[in-house]
Order: sequence, then C-alpha cells, then structure tokens
Amino acid sequence: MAAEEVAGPRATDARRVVLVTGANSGIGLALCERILSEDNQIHLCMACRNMQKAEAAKSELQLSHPGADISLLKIDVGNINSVIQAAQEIRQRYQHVDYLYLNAGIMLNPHFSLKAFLSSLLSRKVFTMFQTGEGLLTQEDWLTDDGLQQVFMTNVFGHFLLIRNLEPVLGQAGCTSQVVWTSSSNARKSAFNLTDYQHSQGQESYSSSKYATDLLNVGLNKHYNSKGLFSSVVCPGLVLTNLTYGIFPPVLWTLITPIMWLIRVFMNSFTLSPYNGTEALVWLFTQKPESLDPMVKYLSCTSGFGNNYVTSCKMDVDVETAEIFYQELLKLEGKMKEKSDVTGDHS
Ligand SMILES: NC(=O)C1=CN([C@@H]2O[C@H](COP(=O)(O)OP(=O)(O)OC[C@H]3O[C@@H](n4cnc5c(N)ncnc54)[C@H](OP(=O)(O)O)[C@@H]3O)[C@@H](O)[C@H]2O)C=CC1
Ligand SMILES: CC(C)CCC[C@@H](C)[C@H]1CC[C@H]2C3=C(CC[C@]12C)[C@@]1(C)CCC(=O)C[C@@H]1CC3
Repeated sequence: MAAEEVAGPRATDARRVVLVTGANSGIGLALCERILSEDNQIHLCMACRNMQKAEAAKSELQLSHPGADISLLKIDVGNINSVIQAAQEIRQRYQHVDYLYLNAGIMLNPHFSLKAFLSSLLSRKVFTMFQTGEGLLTQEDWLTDDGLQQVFMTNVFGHFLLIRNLEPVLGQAGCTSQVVWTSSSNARKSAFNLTDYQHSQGQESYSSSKYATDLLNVGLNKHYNSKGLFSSVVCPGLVLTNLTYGIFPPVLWTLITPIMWLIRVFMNSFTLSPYNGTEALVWLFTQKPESLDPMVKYLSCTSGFGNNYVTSCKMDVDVETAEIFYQELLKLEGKMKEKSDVTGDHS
C-alpha cells in the first residue's frame, strides 16, 4: 500500500504527536482509545505491521472518537529495513514526536510447565509465580532475515533503531519527548546474559528481552536526557490478549476467569483487560517526564473490586551493565549498517 493512502493529514505544530507501535490490538489498541479519551486534540499515529488489521483498528477508534486525528504507519519492528523506512516516513510527516510508545512485542510458541506450576503453588514462591510467571514458561525463538534473534529484534533492537533514526524529531530545545516501553513483570536478570544478549542459547527469550528493555531504558536516559528525550518503563500486569492466547486458547482463559478474579483479590497484577493494563501507560501521558525516576518501573494494578491504580518499583538494574549493554547495541547498529553497505541492501 502506498504511504499516501495510509498517512493522515500532516500534524500541525500545535497538536501533540503520539506514536504507538503494535497499535492494532491488545494493550496498544486500548492505549490508543484511552489516550484519545484523555486528549482528543492529539495527532495519533498507529504504527503497525499489518495494514488490514490497522485499518480495522483505526475504524473502531473513529467510531468511538469521531473527528479524531489518526493516521497509520507501516512498520515491522522485526525487520531493519522496515524500521529505517518507517523512521524516514515519520521524519517527513512530523516536525516533533511528543510521545513514542514502544509497545509492539512477541512471545514465540510459549510452553507452559504444569509441573512447575503445581510445585510453585504449594511453595512460598506462589505470589512471585502469579506476579511474574517465573519458571512457568519456556519459548522458542528463531533468526530474522537480518540474522538476529526474532524476539530480541522485535522487542528490543527494532525499537532501539527506531529511536536512533528518529533523533531529529525527538526532544528538541524546550520541547521534550517521552519514550515509554511496554516491559513486563516477567523481565528477569537471571534470564539475561551480556555475552548472549540476543538469548540465542536459552529458552526464555521473552524474559531476557524484557530485561533488556529495562537496561536500555537506563542507558537511554543517561545518553538522551540532556537532549530532552526521556524514557520510562511500564509493566501492564497479566492481560488477556493475543499474546497470552498463545499460552492457552481463549476458551480456557474464559473458563478460568472466575479463578483469576479471585486471585486478583490478593494479586493486584492481574489486570486482565487491556483497558486496565494500560493504566500506567496512560498515567505517564499526563506526567512531566523530567519528574520521573529513570530507575523505577511503573506498574498498572487492579484491585479486587476492579479499581485501577499505578504503583512503582525499583528496577533490578545496575548502571554499569546498562551502559555496557547500550554500547553493545551501538556496536550492533554499526555492524548491521556496515553489512547493508557491503551488500547494498537498502531496499
Ligand atoms: N499480555 C500481557 O499479559 C502482557 C503483555 N506485555 C507486553 O505488551 C505489549 C503488547 O502486547 P499485547 O497487547 O499483550 O499482545 P498483542 O499480541 O495483542 O499485541 C502485540 C502487538 O504488537 C504487534 N507486533 C508484533 N510483532 C510486530 C512486528 N514485528 N512489527 C510490528 N508490530 C508487531 C502485533 O501486531 P500483529 O497484530 O500484526 O501481530 C500487535 O499489534 C508487548 O510488548 C508485550 O510483551 C507485557 C506484560 C504483560
Ligand atoms: C489459574 C490460573 C490463574 C493459572 C495461570 C497460570 C499461568 C498461565 C499464568 C500465571 C502468571 C501469568 C503471567 C503471564 C502469563 C500467564 C501466567 C504465567 C505473563 C508472563 C504474560 C506475559 C507477561 O509479560 C507477564 C505475565 C506475568 C504473569
């Protein structure tokens, strides 16, 4: 599809530009809906890989928010050329991007361990297990056409490249930009290894990639705050979406919903609906980025009565590791650029 067909009107300087990746379903779509309810004067750019799904999501939003200023952008964050082309398109469309929600994410072929679940259920780890899913899931992963691990590319590096290629429209003098990562309570230090940061060796690529976003958040703040770019990390809790439908089929999730409501009385991380899961993402939209702590994660929470609120918790991240990882990503960016220069692959 030609870019003109999907692009909306050029956003005027007065409108704040909000760009959301993975905006056509789940948490991304609910976020778009809630941000439009918060401020219907924004220009919303829905960045998606599947334009048919994106069109359907846009129509849904325009039904609930007639007159909303929404445009679509094609991006596959799992493909380097697509990210570079999308960034070029964004730079042409907008003078400034105010909010960049890095939400697109995948968990490839998850396997649930019933044995681990039952043994954790009877142990003191039960709360941690329900909050983080620790020890319950393993996943597969494979290589992208660019030769990188798919989960790392999609959840981390594609978004990193997007930021790097959007530098001219992010954070100008007197006009800050806010980057918000949809991370996860499943992010775990022990699943991440600096010497194998793409997680080619293990079976917890999702957990590793989400820990990588937490590290990257710290690195980005260190290198970009002085340029007016601020980064934050959010955990939406457990939300029933296409991602979790890869773990159990929708019908099974529906059957255990009453049990999950019961668990929610003790566990505020069972947000369950995409609407609830976006609470912290929407809260960040209303905050001054300079006032946020780069070392904390913001958590969407839902009480047993179904009330939403936001809490924060310190990230399990040290500044030195974050810096080494940031430098590794810069090196990888250079390597991939060199490779495309040599092969002449600029498609
Ligand atoms: N559900 C949960 O319990 C939790 C989810 N998260 C995170 O929330 C984020 C949103 O996931 P969620 O809403 O749950 O799941 P969904 O599968 O509903 O949404 C994921 C979105 O990302 C898009 N996407 C996936 N791969 C790419 C790609 N290569 N390029 C562009 N877009 C892509 C999907 O597009 P398409 O429709 O084309 O596949 C979809 O729009 C993810 O980062 C996930 O890790 C974090 C914590 C908990
Ligand atoms: C009776 C049921 C509530 C049992 C469900 C057990 C597990 C399938 C879930 C318990 C904690 C969940 C969880 C996730 C997936 C499903 C569980 C493991 C996530 C890993 C999904 C993606 C994330 O980003 C974080 C979630 C943490 C909690």
